[in-house]
Amino acid sequence: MADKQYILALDQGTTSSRAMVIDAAGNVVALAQRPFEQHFPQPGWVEHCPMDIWSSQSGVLTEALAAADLEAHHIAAIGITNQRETTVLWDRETGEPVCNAIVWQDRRTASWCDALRERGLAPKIQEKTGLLPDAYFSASKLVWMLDHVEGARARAEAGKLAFGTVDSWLVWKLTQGETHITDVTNASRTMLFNIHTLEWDTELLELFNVPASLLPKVVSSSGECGRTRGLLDGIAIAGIAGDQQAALFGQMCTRAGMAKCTYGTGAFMLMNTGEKPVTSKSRLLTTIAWQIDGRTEYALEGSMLMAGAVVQWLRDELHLIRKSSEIEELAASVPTSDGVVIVPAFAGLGAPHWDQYARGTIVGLTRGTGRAHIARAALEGIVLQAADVLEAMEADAGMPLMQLRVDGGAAANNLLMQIQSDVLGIEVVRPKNAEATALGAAYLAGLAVGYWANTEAIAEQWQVDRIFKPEIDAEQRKRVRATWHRALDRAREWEQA
Ligand SMILES: Nc1ncnc2c1ncn2[C@@H]1O[C@H](COP(=O)(O)OP(=O)(O)O)[C@@H](O)[C@H]1O
Ligand SMILES: O=P(O)(O)OC[C@H](O)CO
Repeated sequence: MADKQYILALDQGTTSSRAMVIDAAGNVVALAQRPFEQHFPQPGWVEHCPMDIWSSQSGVLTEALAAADLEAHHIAAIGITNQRETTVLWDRETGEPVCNAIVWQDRRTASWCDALRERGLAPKIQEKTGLLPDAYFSASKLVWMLDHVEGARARAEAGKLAFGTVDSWLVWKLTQGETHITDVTNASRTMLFNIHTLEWDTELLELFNVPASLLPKVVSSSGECGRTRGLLDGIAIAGIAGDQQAALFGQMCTRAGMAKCTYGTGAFMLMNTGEKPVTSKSRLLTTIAWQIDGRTEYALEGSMLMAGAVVQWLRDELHLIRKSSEIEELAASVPTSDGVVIVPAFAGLGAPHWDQYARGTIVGLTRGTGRAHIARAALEGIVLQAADVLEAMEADAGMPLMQLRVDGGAAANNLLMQIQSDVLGIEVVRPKNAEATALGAAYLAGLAVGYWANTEAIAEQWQVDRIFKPEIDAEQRKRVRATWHRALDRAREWEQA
């Protein structure tokens, strides 16, 4: 493959960093992946070391290129996609992070967000940012750092610190501190960005007491925005998008009304709403899907804060399985969960419930409950969250969804996808290339440098692997969801503020 050119996609996820070399046909010709350490210093807290994020990401970049026997001149452009909202704060001079990154799942700032609601600010925040006040978003995490890390606020006010989501941090490191940017999709997850004017919102910055000097410049999702220095010198960084928006693009949900759900650490259902930001009346988020050639498109999003991470928990903490993929066989060994329901509210509940104080709950245990029932209930808990989100999405969109495209690590699980179709009552479609997130970032970068001519040329690359159709009737679906809602009531507001 010596003389051909490729796109390099960097996919910095919650649990691992991945790098993929992608060719013009959209094939992944090399992939390298490294997990990195998760820190849980207190109940409800989740942290990453920014240096681990960088070393794992730069490590897989080098590995993927070596695996494909490629050098810098073979790479037409780099596309970056990342876990969103996770907040990094670092020193502009030394490049040293001032503390660990606070991860999107972290709940330490729940009471700060309650205070915003108590002050009646939720409608203003939703109107400007498309978001609902919640510890999930970057703003409260950044404020926490400024208020709790010794000297941070003074250094920030003196212009010495830089804030960024993980995309900003990676670009900063890839350009050796030359470029401090974020793209519109990542900015739209901070709760500091006005999704209508496409600028940092000065009123919110003042309200939250965040110095504007901390903020990165906001760029579009597709367009050259920096060049690598040192490692892989001189390559154009030409595409950036938060991982869920990148997956929406990678799944080619490019027309209004098309939707996808990605099952990774969490699960995220996004529906393209075109150039119109739809304000949700059903407690979904309005978010920027992408900005290409000056044209901004929006999406409605239902964020489920725990999905594949439940499977990881059964593997690492309960030792019920040795590998995530083993859950499918174990769950399939019983026909039902025998009345056991798991509500995966380990990090509170996201859309459409938004309960920061809900906690993970297992109900319906009897003496006959075995490992397999727990495994099956875990899978059911993941997909039942999505049924609540779909209902909200259809209400906001004012039309039923006919089909849901799926991807992400856990979408490989056929049983999970079958139960998903059962509880949604619609077709669930898995594409041949399940790497939608990395593909989306590659497409955004490739479009910017003319590697692909246009979106139409890319759309042909999307191909169906398998379609899952509902196998239960409406009456059964109604019963399953009613039981789920009873369990949900028991998980709500468990933790006391
Ligand atoms: N066959 C499977 N069944 C269920 N869950 C799975 C399966 N394979 C992987 N997972 C889960 O999917 C997640 C990994 O997916 P990935 O898309 O790489 O996540 P992320 O980008 O959030 O790090 C893990 O939480 C893992 O437990
Ligand atoms: O790491 P993932 O793939 O679960 O994605 C995390 C999301 O971006 C959080 O909003």
